[in-house]
Amino acid sequence: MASLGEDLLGTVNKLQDLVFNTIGSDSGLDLPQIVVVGSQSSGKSSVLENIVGRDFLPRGSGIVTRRPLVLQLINIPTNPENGEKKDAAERESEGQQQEFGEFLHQLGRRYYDFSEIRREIEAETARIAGSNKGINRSPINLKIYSPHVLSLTLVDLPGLTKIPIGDQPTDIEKQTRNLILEYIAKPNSIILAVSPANQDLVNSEALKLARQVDAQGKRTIGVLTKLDLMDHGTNALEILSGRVYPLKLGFIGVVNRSQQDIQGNKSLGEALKAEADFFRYHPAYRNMAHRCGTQFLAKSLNQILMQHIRERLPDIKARLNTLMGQTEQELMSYGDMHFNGKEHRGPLILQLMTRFASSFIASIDGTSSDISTKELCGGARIYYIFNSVFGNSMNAIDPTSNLSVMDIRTAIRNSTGPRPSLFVPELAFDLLVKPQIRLLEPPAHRCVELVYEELIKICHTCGNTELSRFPRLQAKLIEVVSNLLRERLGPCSQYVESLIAIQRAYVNTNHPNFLGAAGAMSSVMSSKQEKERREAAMERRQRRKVGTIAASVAGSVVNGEAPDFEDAPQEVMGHTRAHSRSLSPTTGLIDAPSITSAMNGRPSSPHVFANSAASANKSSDSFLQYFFGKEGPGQAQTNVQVRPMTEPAFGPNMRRMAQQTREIPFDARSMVGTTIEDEPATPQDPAEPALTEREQMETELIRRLITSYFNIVREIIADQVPKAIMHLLVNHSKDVVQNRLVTELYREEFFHDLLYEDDNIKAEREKCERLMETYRQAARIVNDVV
Ligand SMILES: Nc1nc2c(ncn2[C@@H]2O[C@H](COP(=O)(O)OP(=O)(O)OP(=O)(O)O)[C@@H](O)[C@H]2O)c(=O)[nH]1
Repeated sequence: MASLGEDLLGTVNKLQDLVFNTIGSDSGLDLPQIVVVGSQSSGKSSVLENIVGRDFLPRGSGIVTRRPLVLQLINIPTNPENGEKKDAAERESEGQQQEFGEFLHQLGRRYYDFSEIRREIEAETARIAGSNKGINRSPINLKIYSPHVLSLTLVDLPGLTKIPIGDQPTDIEKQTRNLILEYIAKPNSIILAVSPANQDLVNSEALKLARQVDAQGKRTIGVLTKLDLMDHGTNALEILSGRVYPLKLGFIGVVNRSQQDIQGNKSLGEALKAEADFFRYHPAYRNMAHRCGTQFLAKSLNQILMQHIRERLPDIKARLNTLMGQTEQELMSYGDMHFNGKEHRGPLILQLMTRFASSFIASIDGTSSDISTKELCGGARIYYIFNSVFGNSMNAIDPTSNLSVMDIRTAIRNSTGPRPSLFVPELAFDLLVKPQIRLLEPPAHRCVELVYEELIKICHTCGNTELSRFPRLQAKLIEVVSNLLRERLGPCSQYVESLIAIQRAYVNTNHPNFLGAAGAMSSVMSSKQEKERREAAMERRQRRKVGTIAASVAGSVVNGEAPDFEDAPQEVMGHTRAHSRSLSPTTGLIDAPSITSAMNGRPSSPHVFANSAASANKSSDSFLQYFFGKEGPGQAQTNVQVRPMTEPAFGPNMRRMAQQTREIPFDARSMVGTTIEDEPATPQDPAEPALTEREQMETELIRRLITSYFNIVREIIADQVPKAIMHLLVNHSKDVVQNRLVTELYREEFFHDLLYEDDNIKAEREKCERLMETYRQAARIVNDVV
């Protein structure tokens, strides 16, 4: 029965087989092994051959070992117990030798002739590492089955060389050193540091390297070769007894065959016997002969390895568990493999579709699990488009910047026709404001486009690793959702366009927030008054300076100041002075409260014009004079005064009347909450004749009316467009996406094509599956022993 130790080593060998056979050396699972290191020609290959008891390693001058050789020695008892061993027994009975070697790269081919093994190692080395003297890190795996070996796993590495020879690369030493360090740095490696006894131990490259990775010498075992070549009168007793160099696992001395022995075909059996005799009869070593020589080395290595495996097994188990967890997670990202059969194609497609649709919806709703923290995405980006991009571009529109004073004057003149006008022409306002509303179209369209683009972007990011396995399905899903979005783009754009068209269709000057003619007039007057007040104050200051202010003159100037007018209706106040002076198109800023307070003194009736005209008898002359020009108040005044107080401000009758009188109804309420921006001075075209005072007044009035009305429409459109987009494009797409995907793609005849698996991902997934299976097996193997 195999000992516990044999079981352990068998376990590691099985693991090693498993790992190398299925994954290769980059398995992530570092298994216990003995790594042989030493400088070139220190005797590494000789030690290995001695341990195996057979000649099988390449020999020659210079660097011979150029690829790592992972050598698994497997002890097989002579008593046949299983098929393999029975074969061996059969072969023996047929006169063949029982021992054989097998390479991983030629699985199934057994080498009974060990010189053929040597040739194969040479050929395989040349195949990968080339025929020059370069080295390669990819290992050669060789198993040797023999009843004469103790189970061991050894790795032979290229020897350290200081000076490149022949066509060796100049950095050969560095390359070799790195390769050796890569193997011996693994905590599961036992370092077999080979040093020739005929050189000073302080120069041993093997020990220097070992110390780099195992400073305390816990897993380094020293081997002293060439004890027979030491100078006469010297010996290595001090080293072998551990007094020169501290290594926990100690030093073991060996004597291999010399070059001469090899050339003389001295058999290994003879060599081992000669070695045993050397120690038994050597005056210095005979007392410790039982702790010297190849056989003792092999036994020690076996025990050390066993012990090492026992210590490392819990770590290996833990590592296996970690690797299994990681691989399982990776496998899961490829989807549920239970859905792989033909009968599962439908459910699989349905599942992938549903996930895609849910991910699309979640991205919009902001409930997606992998929300980016780097940039705005999905629903948040849509909000950003509405709020910032669209909102700002709407606010940035100047309602009248494209209308020059002359444009407005021409519109006024055209809308007046052949008759002289009495009131501020409403038709001119109507004519001018409608095209201005069109200014809202480009930002609204852009908003639709931006949201559409964002939705397209979202649908491109809805996939996951599982879906990327099926590139055709993914492309189709994106295509169907893109089509759906494109279909909605037209109706949504049209709707948004019609929202603006609706606003142009009917200009509701009766809107509660509309400034109205009275408001506009009041604001123009207030601006003018403010300006005059400033001018008067300045004039007064100047007069004070020169000190020539006459009392009567001073009094009249003071009377022109604002406090005197506080109780009078605003428009009247303005006109009492405005009629005799020229009105500058430049106006001061009028804030809402000041307008409100100005209007507070006025009746709340919508027909303020008539009311104020009637109540402010004293000042109406000048006011009407201004409005009616040279013709005087005659007909128009009569019209205004007969207008019934109870009639709706902008009803059909009123409209007719307004048309007749070319007058815009005044509405005090429209003042409340309306901000009137300061209008910039309109540069006068030198080619055009200068505007009359009345024209200036009228154009300014129209400009203010347009701005006021435009602001109302702008507010409505800014509110409506995002709602329309959400309803017609975003929410609709969310609602129908799942249905649309199913209707378009869930068809038996598409399944095969849709589930075409990407070759690269398939290879990755299969590799992952193999890895997982290997780890599972490895875990079973490890669990069997521990
Ligand atoms: N006399 C004597 N010669 C030895 C001993 N060990 C190795 N040699 C000789 O030293 C030479 C080099 O031995 P190898 O075993 O090839 O050394 P190596 O370290 O494997 O060499 P590389 O793989 O080329 O780095 C050979 O000619 C061996 O015969 C020993 O203990 N005694």
